[in-house]
Amino acid sequence: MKRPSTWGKDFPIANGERQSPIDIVTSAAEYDSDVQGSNALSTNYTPESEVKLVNNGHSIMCQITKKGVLTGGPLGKDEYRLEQFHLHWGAEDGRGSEHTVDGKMYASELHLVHWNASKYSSFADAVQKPDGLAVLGIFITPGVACNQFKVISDNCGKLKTSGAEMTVDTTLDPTLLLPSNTSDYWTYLGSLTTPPLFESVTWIVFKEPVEYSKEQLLALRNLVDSDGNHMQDNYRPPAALKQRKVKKTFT
Ligand SMILES: NS(=O)(=O)c1cc(F)ccc1F
Ligand SMILES: [Zn+2]
Repeated sequence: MKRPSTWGKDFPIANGERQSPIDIVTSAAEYDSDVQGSNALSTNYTPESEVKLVNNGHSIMCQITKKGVLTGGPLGKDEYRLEQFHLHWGAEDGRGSEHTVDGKMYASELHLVHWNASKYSSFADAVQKPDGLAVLGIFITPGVACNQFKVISDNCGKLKTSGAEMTVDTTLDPTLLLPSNTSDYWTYLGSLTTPPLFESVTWIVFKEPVEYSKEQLLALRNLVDSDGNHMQDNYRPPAALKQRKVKKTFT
């Protein structure tokens, strides 16, 4: 987003100890063997029977109504329920992701947002708790079209104002938005990347990017908010790692 440098005034936590995104320095990430095997990360999503798209002023978001869950990996015994997914992207292919890998920025980053349904009663209750949220970060790179993303890229242009919503009568399986390899990821404790920047997110960032076509990326770049400003470049630059360690599940 355009004004991350001003966020510190209204949200002092912007300079906190566990802010996101970060630059993932691959050589410094520590291999963590106990997120393998029996407690490997696992998604159990139910396909949405209709797609609820929302222009929330700074991104395009799909509100989830089914009760899909994410478990395992760094999440211990808790079940995290899928709440929504949204994206961050740039005006051109060379920028747009929030996390970077050894300084490399991808064209876009998809976030699947989950809340800890084993411990809390709702997303709103969980959003401020240190173990409240888990977000899957998927890097997007230009290439072949992602068929499951077509329902969003074909319709997001109709959401011309902030707050605009629409329901598309088609099924969507969030599992098909994930990369084929969901075993290899980095994970660390961080925050929301937009205000209020709550430090409540266990981040899981997949190593393997997913491809979207040029047209699908252009559909995102053509999105405007109610002031007619493009939403593109709605990514926060990397925050300081401070005393954190990034874990990885692969050698
Ligand atoms: N970009 S994010 O996944 O950290 C995020 C998720 C939310 F639900 C709310 C605000 C956010 F910034
Ligand atoms: Zn996000």
